[in-house]
This record gives sequence, C-alpha cells and structure tokens, in this order.
Amino acid sequence: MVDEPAFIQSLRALATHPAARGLADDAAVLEIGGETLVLTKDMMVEGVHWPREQSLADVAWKLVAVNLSDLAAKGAEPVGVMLGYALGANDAAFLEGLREALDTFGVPLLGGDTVATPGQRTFSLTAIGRATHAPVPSRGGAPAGDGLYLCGLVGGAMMGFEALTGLGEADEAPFTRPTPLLAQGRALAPHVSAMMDVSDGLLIDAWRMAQASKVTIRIDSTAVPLAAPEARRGDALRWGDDYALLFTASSDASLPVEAARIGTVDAQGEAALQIDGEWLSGPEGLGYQH
Ligand SMILES: Nc1ncnc2c1ncn2[C@@H]1O[C@H](COP(=O)(O)OP(=O)(O)OP(=O)(O)O)[C@@H](O)[C@H]1O
Ligand SMILES: Cc1ncc(C[n+]2csc(CCOP(=O)(O)O)c2C)c(N)n1
Ligand SMILES: [Mg+2]
Repeated sequence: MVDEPAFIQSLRALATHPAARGLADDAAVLEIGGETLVLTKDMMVEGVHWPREQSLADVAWKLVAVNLSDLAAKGAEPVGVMLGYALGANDAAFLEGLREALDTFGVPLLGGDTVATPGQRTFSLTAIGRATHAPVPSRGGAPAGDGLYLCGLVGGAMMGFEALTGLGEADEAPFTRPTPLLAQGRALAPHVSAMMDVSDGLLIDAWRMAQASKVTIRIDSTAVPLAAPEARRGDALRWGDDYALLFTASSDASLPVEAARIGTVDAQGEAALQIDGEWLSGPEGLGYQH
C-alpha cells in the first residue's frame, strides 16, 4: 500500500482541471454559470477518526463540521451536503447528530448513498459551498514579508481525545463537537494572502502552506495559542483535529477577527519551515498522515 501523499501525488496527473487547484488546496474551486462553487469531501473511519467510546451522534456532527471547516478556510458559505453512509449499530444516534449539525449550521442535506459493510464503519460527506469573495483564498498565495496568523486554538482536540479515552479530565467537546469557523473565514477572506484550515496538525499544515506558496514559513512556537497545558505545547502543535484557521496577511492589515500572530513568511530558504530558528526539511513528525 502506498501512503497518502504518494497516492495524492499520483492523482495529480489525472486532476488537471483548473478547479482541482493541483490537488494542493482544501477544496476545489469551480467557476460555473457566473457563480464560484467550492467543493470538498472528507471521510471518517472507525478506529482511525473516532474511538469506539465516541457516540455516533458526535461522529455525525464532526463529519459535517470538518467538511464545513474546509469551506470556512476558503471563505465560502455552505450550500448543501451529500452523505455517504454505512449502515450498522446506532443508526438513530447518527441521524440525531446529523440533524443537530445541519440545523446548527443551517445547511441542507441534498442526497447521498447508503451501503452495508462487513468491515469498519466508514462515513463520508461532500460539502458544496458558494464563494463569498474573489479570489478564493488558496494555500498557495503567501508572499514573503507577510505575517502568519492563527484564528482559533490548537491542542483542544488532543486533550478531548485523551479525556474521552480515559486519560485525563479535559473538555471532550473540542474533539467530539468541533465548530467550523465559518463566520471568521468569510470575514477574513478579503484580507488574507493564503488561508487553510488546520486538520492534520499546525506544523504539517504550515509546511503544506509553505510548499504550496514556494516560500519559507518561520514559526514562533511560543506565540501559538493553546487549548492544552503549556507542558503539552509540542504535542499540541502536531496532533491535529483542531479546525483552526491558519492564514497569512500583511503585517499592517487590520484584521476583522481575533487572531494570533505566530510567524512570518520569508523568501524560500533552506527548507519550507523553520520553528524557533530550527530548519525542518520534511513533513515527518510534524503532524498526522495516513
Ligand atoms: N482520493 C482522492 N481523490 C481526489 N483528490 C483527492 C483524494 N484525496 C485527496 N485529494 C485532494 O488532495 C488535496 C489535499 O487533500 P487533504 O485531504 O490533505 O486536504 P483537506 O481536506 O484540507 O485535509 P483533511 O483531509 O486533513 O481535512 C485536496 O485537493 C483533495 O481534494
Ligand atoms: C481514534 C482516533 N485516533 C486519532 C485521531 C487523530 N486523527 C485522526 S485523523 C486526523 C487528521 C484529520 O483526518 P483526515 O486527514 O483524514 O481528514 C487526526 C488528528 C482521531 N481523530 N481518532
Ligand atoms: Mg483542510
């Protein structure tokens, strides 16, 4: 079996349509009929994306939330979702969590597909959004000289996961019921040079932004706002599942939402990422990869 980056690299030869953005962004951006659609799809697999302890109501909520987070990162407003569902135990709980998420985020269910599987439960969602600002922010627009900012916190999902699985007492909600930063992403879109959501870990996602933008990103790790104890800072920067917004903007931009300045964009140097003065050449050890 090849790994995730190798498989996506092979797919790039097939995804030559401009809307695919070279498979180097959070979503596809499709101009059609005078509108700009933003399209994304995320899957969740039992044992990989949620532990057995987690209720399927929370899994359904999170499936919607993580997809809407990719729309948020492109400043898009949700238009609808399509569900891929594998039948099994606790279907009613899944339906209840799905209803709550659709109501909360005001997004209609438009369709989907249902199967039964002898293996692990697997769910997927396709989210369709409408761009609210042109150009639609990409991972690839960060110019040297801009600041690097984070809207939201990291480490909360890690702490919540540990509590859910019996290690500690933290609030489980950042892991079980994340909130996509839709209003913040929409407000930020006109002000940013690049934007993405943090799903696999702050450091690996910053590395991807630097790669896509052909720059070096320097991060001051002590400036990153945490939802975890200080002693867990290193883990919080790598664990992922936090769905904060990582973006670049000019240092003198007046930003419409609260965000922490956590670094600087430089011209391409020795490597894509520098953390507290130390060069990091590859993505290994920086976050979650399948
Ligand atoms: N099986 C696939 N077929 C086509 N494109 C894919 C496939 N898997 C990933 N991609 C594309 O690769 C790019 C990177 O995907 P990735 O899943 O890393 O982004 P993401 O959805 O923002 O992250 P996450 O899955 O951590 O939420 C995107 O353009 C995505 O559409
Ligand atoms: C049981 C369990 N163990 C570990 C994790 C952590 N985790 C799994 S996938 C992922 C990145 C986002 O996924 P993707 O890139 O597939 O969208 C993260 C942070 C979890 N959620 N559940
Ligand atoms: Mg994303």
